[in-house]
Amino acid sequence: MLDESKFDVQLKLWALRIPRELCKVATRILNGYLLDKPRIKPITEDPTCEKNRYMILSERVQDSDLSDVPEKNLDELKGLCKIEVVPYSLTLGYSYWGADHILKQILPPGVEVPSSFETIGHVAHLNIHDELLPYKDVIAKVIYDKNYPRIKTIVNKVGTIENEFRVPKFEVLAGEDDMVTEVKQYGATFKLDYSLVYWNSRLEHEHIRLVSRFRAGEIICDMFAGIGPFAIPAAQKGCIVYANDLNPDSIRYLKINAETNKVDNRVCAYNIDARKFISQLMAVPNNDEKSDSDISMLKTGEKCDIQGNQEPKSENGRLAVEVKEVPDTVISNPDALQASRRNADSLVPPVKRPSDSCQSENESVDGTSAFVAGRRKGSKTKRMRGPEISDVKTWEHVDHVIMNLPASALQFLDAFRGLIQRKYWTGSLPWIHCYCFIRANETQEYIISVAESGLNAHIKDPIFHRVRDVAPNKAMFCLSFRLPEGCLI
Ligand SMILES: C[S@@+](CC[C@H](N)C(=O)[O-])C[C@H]1O[C@@H](n2cnc3c(N)ncnc32)[C@H](O)[C@@H]1O
Repeated sequence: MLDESKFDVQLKLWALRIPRELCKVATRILNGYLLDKPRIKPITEDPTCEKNRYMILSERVQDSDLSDVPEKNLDELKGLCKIEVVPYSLTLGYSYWGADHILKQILPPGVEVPSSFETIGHVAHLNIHDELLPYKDVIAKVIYDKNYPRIKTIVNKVGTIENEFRVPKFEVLAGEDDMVTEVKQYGATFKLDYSLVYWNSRLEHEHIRLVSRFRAGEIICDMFAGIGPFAIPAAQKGCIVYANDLNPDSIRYLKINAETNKVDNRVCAYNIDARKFISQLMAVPNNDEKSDSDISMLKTGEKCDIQGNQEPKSENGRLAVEVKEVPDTVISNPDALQASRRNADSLVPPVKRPSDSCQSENESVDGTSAFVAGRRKGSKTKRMRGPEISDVKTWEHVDHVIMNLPASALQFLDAFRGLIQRKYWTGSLPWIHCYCFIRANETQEYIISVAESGLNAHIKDPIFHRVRDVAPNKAMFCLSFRLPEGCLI
C-alpha cells in the first residue's frame, strides 16, 4: 500500500486581501512576486468575503511586512487600495506531484526512474529493469494514478520475445485487464489486441516515411503486414495492397482496420508464410489455369473462405479451397491465393500504371471482388476511385514490396530468385524495402552482401535509411533497392 500522505509538502505563505475588481492591476504590479507553481492559481477566493480575493505571494516573500517586494511596487499597490496581509497555508499532496517526483522518493537513490512508457491507446507499456522489479506494483500504481483516464491499463513486458509473431508476453500491473485498444496514426485508426499482435508505436514515422514514397494506383505487397500500419495508409492513398501475416490475429485485426478506415476494397489479406505468399502472388499462373473453365471456380461475387491457419485437406492430400459466399475473406493457403489470382485475371483488363490511371475522390466504386478483405455485397460507402484489386495481375507488375521483419527479412530475399518472368512483366521492377538490424560490428556492405547472396544477383544503388536505435550497439535500418534484373527468368 502506498501511503499518499507521505508526499505532502506544507508551504507557509503570505497572501494579500485585494478587492476583486483590482486583481488585474495588482497582478501587473506584483509581477514576479506571486506564487508561480504549475497547476496552482495564485488568485483564489477569500473565504471571509465574496468581494475580495486572496493574491498568494511566492515563497520569496518571507515576511508579513512585505520587505522582499520592492518599495516602488508597494507604493503603487498602496495607491490602489489598503494592503491587508494574511497568512496562507498551502499543502502540495500526492495528487499535485508528477510521477517522476513521487517515484524518485520511493525508489532507491541513483536508479533510473521509469516514469516514461510507450502508449498504445489506453495501454501503457513499461519496461521495468530487473533491479526495479521489486517495485513494479508501486511504479505501476503511480503511473496509473498520474495518467488516468488517458491510461487505463499498465503492463510490463515479461522475458524476451521468442515467438515468431514478435508478440511479447505481458503482465497487467495496474488497471483493467483489457489489452484490446485503438491507436490513431496520421488519420488512420488501428484496433488491436496488444497481447496477441505485434505493434510498435515508435515506428509511426517510418510507416509514414515509406508510404509517402508510394503513389495512388501503385501495387504494394506487404509480406509481414501485422495489423496494417503500412497497408492501411497506403490503401488510403489509393494504392492496391496485398497484405500478408502469419499471425491469424494480426490478419483478423488488419481486416477490421481495413473496414474501419474504409479501404477494404483496396486491401487483400493473406494469412500464410511470407515466402509462400510472395512466391504465389508473383508467380505466373500457367495458361491452362487461366482458361475460362478454371476461372469459373471462383465467379464474381463468390469468395473463398479459408479460416485462420487451418489448412483443410482434400482427398488427394493437397490443400483444398472451399468456395462459398461469406462476408469476410482471409486467404491462408497457397492454393487459395492462386485461385483468387486466377479469378482476378478473368474479370477485367490489367490495372493501368499510376502514370496513366486517373483518380477521383468523389466517385464511389461498386465493383465486387472475389478476394477483397471484408467487402460487403452492395456496399454503398463512397470510396476513392482507382484501380480495383480485381484488376490487378501481380505477376505482371508490382511497385513496392515491404519486408518488415528486421530480425530475418534478409533471409526471405531468396524467394525472389527466378520468381518474375521477364516476358510477362511490364514497367519497372519493384522496389524492395527490406528491414534489418545492423550491429556495431557490422557494415552496410556486409548487409548488402547478405542480400545479394539471398537474391543471387547484384543490387544496384542500394539506399539505407536508419529507422531507429534499438540497443546501444544495434540499429534498425530499411534497405531499399530495385529488384535486380538478374533475379528474373
Ligand atoms: C516486426 S512485425 C511488423 C508488422 C508491421 N509491418 C509493422 O510495421 O508494425 C513482423 C510481422 O511479421 C509476422 N511474421 C513473422 N514471421 C512471418 C512469416 N514467416 N511469414 C509471414 N509473416 C510473418 C509477425 O506475425 C509480425 O506481425
